[in-house]
Amino acid sequence: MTKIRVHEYAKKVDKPSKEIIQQLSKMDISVTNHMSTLEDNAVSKLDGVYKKSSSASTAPAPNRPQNQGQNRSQGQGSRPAGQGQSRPQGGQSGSRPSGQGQNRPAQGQSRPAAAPSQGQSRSQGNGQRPAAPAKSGSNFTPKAAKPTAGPGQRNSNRPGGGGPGRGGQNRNKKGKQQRPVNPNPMPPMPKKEKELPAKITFTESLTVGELAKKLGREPSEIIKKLFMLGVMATINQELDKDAIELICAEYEVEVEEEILVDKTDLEVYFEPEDETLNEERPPVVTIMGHVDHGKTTLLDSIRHTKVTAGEAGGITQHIGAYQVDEDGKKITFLDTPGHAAFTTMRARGAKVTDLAIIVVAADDGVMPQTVEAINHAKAAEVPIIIAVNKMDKPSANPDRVMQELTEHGLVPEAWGGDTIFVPLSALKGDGIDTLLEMILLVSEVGELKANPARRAIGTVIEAELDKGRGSVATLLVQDGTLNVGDPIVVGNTFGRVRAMVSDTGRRVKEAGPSMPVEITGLNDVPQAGDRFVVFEDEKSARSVGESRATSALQVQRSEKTRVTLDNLFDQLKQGEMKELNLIVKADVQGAVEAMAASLLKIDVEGVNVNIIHTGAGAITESDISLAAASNAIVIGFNVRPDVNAKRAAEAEGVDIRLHRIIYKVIEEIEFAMKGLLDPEFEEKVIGQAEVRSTFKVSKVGTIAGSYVTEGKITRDSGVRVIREGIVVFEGEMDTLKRFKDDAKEVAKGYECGITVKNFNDVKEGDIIEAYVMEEIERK
Ligand SMILES: Nc1nc2c(ncn2[C@@H]2O[C@H](COP(=O)(O)OP(=O)(O)OP(=O)(O)O)[C@@H](O)[C@H]2O)c(=O)[nH]1
Repeated sequence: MTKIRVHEYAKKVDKPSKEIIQQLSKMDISVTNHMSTLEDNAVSKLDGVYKKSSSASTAPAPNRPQNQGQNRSQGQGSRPAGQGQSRPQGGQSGSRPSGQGQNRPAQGQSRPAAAPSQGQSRSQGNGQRPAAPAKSGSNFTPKAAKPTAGPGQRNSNRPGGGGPGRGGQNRNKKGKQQRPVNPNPMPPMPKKEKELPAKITFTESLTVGELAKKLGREPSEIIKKLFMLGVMATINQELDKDAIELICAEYEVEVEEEILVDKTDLEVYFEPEDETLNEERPPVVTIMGHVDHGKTTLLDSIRHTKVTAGEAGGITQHIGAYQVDEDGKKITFLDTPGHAAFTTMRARGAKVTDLAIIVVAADDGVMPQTVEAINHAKAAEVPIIIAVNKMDKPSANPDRVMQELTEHGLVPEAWGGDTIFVPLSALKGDGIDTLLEMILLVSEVGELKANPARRAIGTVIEAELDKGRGSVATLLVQDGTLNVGDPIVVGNTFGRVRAMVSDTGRRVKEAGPSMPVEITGLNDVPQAGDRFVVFEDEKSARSVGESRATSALQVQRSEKTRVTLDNLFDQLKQGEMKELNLIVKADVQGAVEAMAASLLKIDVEGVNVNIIHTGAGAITESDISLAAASNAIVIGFNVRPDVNAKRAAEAEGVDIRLHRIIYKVIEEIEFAMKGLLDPEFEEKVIGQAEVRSTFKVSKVGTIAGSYVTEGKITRDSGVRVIREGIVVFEGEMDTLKRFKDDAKEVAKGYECGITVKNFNDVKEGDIIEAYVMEEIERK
């Protein structure tokens, strides 16, 4: 019944999670990371790939011994023609790391020049050369040319041989199988000039010269061998893995590719290790919900009823997260205001929350931020529990809450769905126990595990610079155990854990999985959502930390790979995207719905429009962080981003498209999807002024006495009047004055009088936004 996760599956088939994820994406099955659970059909599709190859890898083994060495050469030329057709398709992978087997160029004696593209066929040996080209769209793309000739030619100059007719085919197999199975497989080569190495290693590629040196052979000899394989190469030509393997197989030298692991990539350390050592760990819970629905009260209530009262120090500290005990089991609550942390962390690729509790006040029902919270939780793929709060109020109407949430796909168990609803009163403390029980129940299903014995890894919950203590960071240990004195890299900074303080304000020496602790000892302040990894010694921590800091500086503000309408088509073309995520904001709910419906109707082959969030009102920072986390484009219809949202969008590289005409929105998105976006002009907002007072002057109209708050306002700019985030008018500037004089432009920090053509309804508090149309170059 429990679903298998990507990394569990990877473990099962003894492959890296990364490979499984890549395989899934080839199959159009999207998963977020190695922790994602796999649906049954995904598992069976994967089984189709991996089970087959693993069974095939064992099959040919028995043939090997008698084919080794003595049977080589010769035979290829005389291989019975019939053998070619029946090569079993699964056999290619053998025990090699996946992907390699398929890339092998075919070596059949009658192989046409196009052989390399026929992938798969190398491996397997046994001469069962496929009659038809392999289907798998081979990846064999050597940097140099490809071997084209068959083994017949290749081996004609080899000594020994004389094996049975099919012997020649076995060569291939040998080349492949020797490596993993037998570390020292070489029979003596009769015509040896120099002792060949037992094994050579390489990273990525080698030139002919380098390979010759490694093998202790003259480059000319290698070039000759390549020539016999149909590859014309020069001494400096780079050989790819397959070509290197072929040559090494010729010499019967084992070859191994050393995969360089980027030590500075902290994600590498988050790959699951030996899972047999894993133990159950507490769930990490985030509470979200609409303003005033009782998040803080609920968090406080849980903390007060549950944090062991006898604990010395009591609740003295607030560190952004705390743990409670329920039934002898711990639960970790992230105590971050709103869901900001939730999204910023996710935007930075960190998944810390195992479960989201969405608080809905029973007397108020589902509100915009409730929906937002639901969408955030859904996008992060975490289970949701609904806490129906304020049940003590006479006006409480839990049925209404259930009804409204059903519309958002959260159907209570009582109504046949699978969402847990817990009625409670955060104020009175009623129902808190049930809520905690439910949390444990849901997390049991999630099988949350970690290995306390490994070096700690985790995520920064919050961090700040403290005057007395320096950099102070609250960390959530996600796996392993963090100890005082551990050398640690946190985001782009590093240090040694000097002191650790628990959520109850006590000094602790160690922190196990799911435990939040505040640490000091870092040499800089990391950011919320940064990953941390403990290293074996301070030297490695320092070198990784320093090189991360350096590369972060370089990357800073350089190219962003977020989707924008401008690069959408390119990304689609490159197959990086199959879904276009959109967030739709409009001035009124009706417009939101109309727009969402029209956007969903856009039909461009191969791309799905996926609306992850909609809402009425101005574009907020939270919209931007959701967009950043989900690589979405934000569409604003008759609304504007507020100042924070604008800043966030700039920082995160989120594309916001603002429109006033529905069909323009649709057209723009559709054109972008088709790569037809007409680019010549783009609107550029040059400044904003706030209307501080208004004067009515006959014949002139309403003059808006304004103060330029951002950029500048120019006489020839287009203007937009914005009232509470909503565009109430768009048109042209009529006059722009500084005192009594006409002004060409008025800069930030100055007052001015503005009249807008054909619009006299300017009110105090309105924002006048000035923009110009600028020609832009499309990439
Ligand atoms: N009657 C009643 N009032 C509650 C309950 N829970 C919270 N409140 C009240 O609702 C108000 C808002 O509660 P908060 O906990 O501050 O709500 P919040 O969701 O954290 O609000 P923000 O921090 O502004 O987002 C407070 O006045 C609480 O006393 C409850 O169970 N019953």
